[in-house]
Amino acid sequence: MAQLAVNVDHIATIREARKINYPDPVAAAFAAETAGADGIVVHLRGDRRHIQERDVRILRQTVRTKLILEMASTPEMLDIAADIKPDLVTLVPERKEEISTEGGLDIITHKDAISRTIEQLQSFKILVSIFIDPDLEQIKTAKKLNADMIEIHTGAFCDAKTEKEREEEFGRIVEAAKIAKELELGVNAGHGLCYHTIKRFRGLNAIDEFSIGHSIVARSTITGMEQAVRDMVALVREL
Ligand SMILES: CC(=O)[C@@H](O)[C@H](O)COP(=O)(O)O
Ligand SMILES: NCC(=O)COP(=O)(O)O
Repeated sequence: MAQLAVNVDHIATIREARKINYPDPVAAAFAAETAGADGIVVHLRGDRRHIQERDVRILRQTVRTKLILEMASTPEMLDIAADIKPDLVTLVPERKEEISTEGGLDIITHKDAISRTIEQLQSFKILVSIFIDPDLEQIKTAKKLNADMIEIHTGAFCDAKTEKEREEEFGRIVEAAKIAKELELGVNAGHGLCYHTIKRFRGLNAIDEFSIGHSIVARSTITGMEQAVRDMVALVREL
């Protein structure tokens, strides 16, 4: 049965809009777990546009399921991960100018640096996932670099403008998940998924966990966080 990890970044986006102390992503994470979330995701960005180090430190104490830290492969983030020890680190690309994550991490180009980061994280007993495009060479490289799992970037599928394009992108995700499973990698998926696009994954049991944030936080502004997460949990459990 597929699992759901809830990303609470954009609760922090609302807070940082006024640089005050509410809404608190820690409270949102509690509500998400109460509603059945299987994990909590936070992306601690170098520019601290939303999640702050304080959030990650408190979440380490309060999260009852599993704490997933998304981070760029930098010395600063490595030190923070080594100190806080999330259950899982997902290595993601980061550009200061980006509105949100734009693509998967290119681990073929950066394989030496990424390999060192993976080794160091695993030496701290932290599981490592790599956020990559549904690209077979990237997936094979993730296996070669000894990653524990991958997270397939679902952005191109979610942003597709035509049915044809959407089905092509979905086909890439299915193929990528199949290959990753054959390579005995854990297979997660995320970015841009919403209450409509998640339904397309019905019957595809190669994905272990979906990481979803923005669409849940958006719905929570109308229904409340617990209900928004319950609604997404119900859809993910039906897949
Ligand atoms: C890696 C990914 O797709 C998302 O977790 C995203 O990074 C969330 O953070 P932003 O919305 O700040 O990009
Ligand atoms: N890695 C994807 C994630 O954590 C949430 O992405 P989004 O649903 O906020 O686009």
